[in-house]
Amino acid sequence: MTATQVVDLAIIGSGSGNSIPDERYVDKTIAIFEEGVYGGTCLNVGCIPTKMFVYAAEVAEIATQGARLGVHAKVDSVDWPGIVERVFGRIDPISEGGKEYRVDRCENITVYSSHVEFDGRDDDGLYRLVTADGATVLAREVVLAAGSRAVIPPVIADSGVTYYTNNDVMRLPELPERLVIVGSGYIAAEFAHVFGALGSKVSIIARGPALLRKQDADISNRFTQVAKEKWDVHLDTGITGAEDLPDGGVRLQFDDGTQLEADVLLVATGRKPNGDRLNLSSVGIELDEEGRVRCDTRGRTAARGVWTLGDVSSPYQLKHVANHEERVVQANLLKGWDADDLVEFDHRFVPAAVFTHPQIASVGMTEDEARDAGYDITVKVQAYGDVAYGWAMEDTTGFCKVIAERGTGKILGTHIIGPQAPTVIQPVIQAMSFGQTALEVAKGQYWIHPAMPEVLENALLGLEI
Ligand SMILES: Cc1cc2nc3c(=O)[nH]c(=O)nc-3n(C[C@H](O)[C@H](O)[C@H](O)COP(=O)(O)OP(=O)(O)OC[C@H]3O[C@@H](n4cnc5c(N)ncnc54)[C@H](O)[C@@H]3O)c2cc1C
Ligand SMILES: NC(=O)c1ccc[n+]([C@@H]2O[C@H](COP(=O)([O-])OP(=O)(O)OC[C@H]3O[C@@H](n4cnc5c(N)ncnc54)[C@H](O)[C@@H]3O)[C@@H](O)[C@H]2O)c1
Repeated sequence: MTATQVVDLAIIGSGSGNSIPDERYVDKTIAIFEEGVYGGTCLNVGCIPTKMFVYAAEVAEIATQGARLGVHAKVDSVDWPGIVERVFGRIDPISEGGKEYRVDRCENITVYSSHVEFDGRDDDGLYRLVTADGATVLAREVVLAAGSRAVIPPVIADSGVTYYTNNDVMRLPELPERLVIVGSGYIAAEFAHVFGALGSKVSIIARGPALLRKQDADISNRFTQVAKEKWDVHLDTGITGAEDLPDGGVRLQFDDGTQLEADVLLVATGRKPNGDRLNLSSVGIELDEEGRVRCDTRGRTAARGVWTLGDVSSPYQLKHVANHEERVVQANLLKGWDADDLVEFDHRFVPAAVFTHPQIASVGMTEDEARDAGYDITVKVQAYGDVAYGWAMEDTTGFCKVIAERGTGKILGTHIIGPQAPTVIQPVIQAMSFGQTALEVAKGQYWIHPAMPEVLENALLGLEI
């Protein structure tokens, strides 16, 4: 397509951005730009496929733990290609269907399957967007929903070694015997669980003294302890070199002089917002120190008519946050740039979960953050093993930690490691969002006995407010 199209709205990125045009937008002409697979990270290479693998891993993990309950079971074999086929046999058609719907059934929408960048504004003030395959689109308003991409440390990128990221590791043709993961955050923890439980020997290379270091220190320490019992964990380890081996596989060299060989190398060292690939300076938009597009609480950038949402600008690289920001921008676009009732992003109590084993969930401040913020705090750590469902599971590692303000009972943070943590934590997210105190939540409702959330109930009751 070479002719210049003029549109009311251009959306860069088909992840959360694709949800903007609903029935209220049928009268607007819209261009959606997507350089990769339609539907973005969460659907294709993020939350959804990873959790489908995690569930299979969970089944395998639980089978191997049955003995302590008197159920002797083992995993006979893992059909990795079958799992890959099941996951992507489900996901790929959703992506294709989503694109087909926009291309074939939305008359007001044109999809450009190409990289796009800004090229300033024309004489009428319209934003000029130029695609890598030569199309030009002039847009009255633009939404940046361009997401983020994996960061590859130079020592690996420059070495020429063969490596994988979340983009391709889930499509490996076979389960690697030995997997080495560089990084010790969310993605490392989730894939260590997936590959470890399904049968790979997993090594994790962490540059710091613990895994998941952004978590509350007690959670990070407990997870590191559990991880060391089942995976080959290298802490405080820097990588000084990396190379492919002649007969397949890779070798990493470390700063203590040791080295490690593996069949597959997975890099999981953080994600960088894609705002640096949009030529934003041509329209006067700046990135902050972290590389995110700067915006106000309504999703407006410095360029009038250019809005932003999700990983490209958000302080949270999480799908539920990207979805929330999408709904805010979607509403604000309809109200108009200068409307005095624009909706604001709500980043007050953003929860997150790590779907590893044991599962981890958190909301609010860590204990250290609460202390640093000057709160007079009370903290209760309640072990899963001390409530009825935890007894049933013979759980020995899980706990729920609640941090509240002494005197008021205001809940400042909650951090859980253990079975179903992302589900168990939900009442606290609700309580914090609606301003309920620890005792109101604990005592103002029934807690089903003997269900898992009793671990949270007991943690709340145990606070010395
Ligand atoms: C392995 C993994 C697991 C995850 N698991 C979870 C989870 O369990 N829970 C959770 O909450 N979050 C999870 N996340 C994070 C979540 O996926 C992201 O926060 C979310 O998908 C971001 O959505 P977005 O719409 O901002 O960007 P994206 O979905 O990334 O969409 C951006 C799109 O823009 C396109 N694009 C970028 N630049 C251009 C350009 N110049 N021209 C054209 N197209 C462009 C990209 O190709 C991409 O498709 C996970 C992430 C990863 C990597
Ligand atoms: N369940 C979920 O919600 C989920 C799952 C996966 C990813 N995500 C999102 O995606 C983001 C990216 O995930 P991630 O695990 O890549 O990032 P992360 O920020 O969670 O962890 C990055 C890790 O890489 C390490 N690291 C950074 N630079 C390094 C270097 N040069 N050498 C060695 N180690 C280095 C860090 O110390 C850290 O351990 C997450 O922050 C999260 O927001 C969410």
